[in-house]
Amino acid sequence: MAPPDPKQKQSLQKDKIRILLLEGVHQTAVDLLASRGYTNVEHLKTSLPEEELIEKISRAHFVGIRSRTQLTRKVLENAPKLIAIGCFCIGTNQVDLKAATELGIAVFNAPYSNTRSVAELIIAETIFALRGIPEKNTVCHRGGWQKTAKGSYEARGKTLGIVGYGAIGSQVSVLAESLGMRVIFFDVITKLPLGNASQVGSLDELLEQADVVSLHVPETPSTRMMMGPDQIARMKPGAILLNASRGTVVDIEALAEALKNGNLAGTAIDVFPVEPRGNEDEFVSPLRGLDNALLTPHIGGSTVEAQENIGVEVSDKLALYSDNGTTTSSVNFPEVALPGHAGAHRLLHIHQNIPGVLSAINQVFSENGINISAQFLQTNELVGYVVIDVDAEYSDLALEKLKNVPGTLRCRVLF
Ligand SMILES: NC(=O)C1=CN([C@@H]2O[C@H](COP(=O)(O)OP(=O)(O)OC[C@H]3O[C@@H](n4cnc5c(N)ncnc54)[C@H](O)[C@@H]3O)[C@@H](O)[C@H]2O)C=CC1
Ligand SMILES: O=C(O)C(=O)COP(=O)(O)O
Repeated sequence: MAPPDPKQKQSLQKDKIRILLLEGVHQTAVDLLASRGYTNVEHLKTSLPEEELIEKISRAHFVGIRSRTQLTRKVLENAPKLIAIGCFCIGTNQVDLKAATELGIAVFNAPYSNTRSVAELIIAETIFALRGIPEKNTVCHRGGWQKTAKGSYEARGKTLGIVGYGAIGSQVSVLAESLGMRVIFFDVITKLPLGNASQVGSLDELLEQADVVSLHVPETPSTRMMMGPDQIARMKPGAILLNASRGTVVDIEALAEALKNGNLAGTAIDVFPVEPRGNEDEFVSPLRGLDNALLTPHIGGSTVEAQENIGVEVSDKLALYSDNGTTTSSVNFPEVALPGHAGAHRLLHIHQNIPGVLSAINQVFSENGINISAQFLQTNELVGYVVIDVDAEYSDLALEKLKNVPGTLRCRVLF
């Protein structure tokens, strides 16, 4: 499918700007958008099957999703009006970022708002798994009584191995140390250890030492199936595996096998290779029915505090980008923090980062005698983003000319 037609006029009244929010994004997002004049919001509770998603996104100027909605190249190529995507979560692996960038669509997320929620859940799961609580709880529900100290351990003095020492992993580290755990971590980047934690040189080294292994890496080609049968077999006998990162990081069949044959004592899994689209759909997993597996429905970041904050944070980024073109903290766009543009019309030009585009843009202004009152430019590997403030009387002419600059992806005017 062809890239979007840059000739299409994209400057719109706020009530004409269509915003599609999926997956039960918190009401704070709707409220914030309304307070900024954006009232044309469709707010749905679940993700959508691809066909329905394409139908709705084809009319949307902004879309808000969480971790479930897959914004593939095919979907994005069917979104000619789309200006930006808000991921109301941390992970952006569900978006084809390259496609979004090549199509001139900015992507934003909430990199920190739910990190504490995940870290707290991991600490609770560590204690529960070390005490065999998932199994004991199930036995009680069946009318049994498993009062025994066998296989039940304190967290104090045990070794926690954290894979991925980022925003979440490092918070888990601090909380675990306050319980008296020894913390080791593995990361592809050399990280400053917090407290008494220490970085190890390889995943294998971590797996051989840790009583509890907790995964906090993003979904990337390098983390896909990083816990396969060999890595699971390398864990200490009776160790525990926790995963609240992404379902593709662990070979779930190999994990189920290790739990059945007793190589691992327990697990707590929050994320799965395939997750239901909404609360009405059935959850299917080889881990179902295993008493030593604590299963949660991808709720690591689902606390009232986190969701309220994420709703505000991401919708604020979308509104700011729509209002004045600011792209601060965008995950795929050159970052430009822009001042207001009172009195001037602001042209936003997103183009392929190829030689000659900038001089062609500047030519538009020099050849037509249009005075530039402010100009901002930032580029990344794929795209360039130029913002130009001009006198109101010239913006229509400049917009028309800019749309014809070869390499243009999107161009709009704000006033
Ligand atoms: N279960 C849930 O509800 C939630 C899950 N998440 C998941 O947790 C992930 C981590 O979140 P943050 O800590 O905020 O991310 P982050 O980006 O702050 O940290 C990730 C760390 O993993 C490291 N890393 C990347 N590739 C690696 C590899 N191959 N081996 C070892 N280390 C590697 C990075 O260098 C970085 O230090 C997110 O990407 C998301 O997928 C995040 C929030 C909620
Ligand atoms: O923040 C993340 O990356 C998460 O995994 C949380 O996803 P969710 O918003 O709960 O679908």
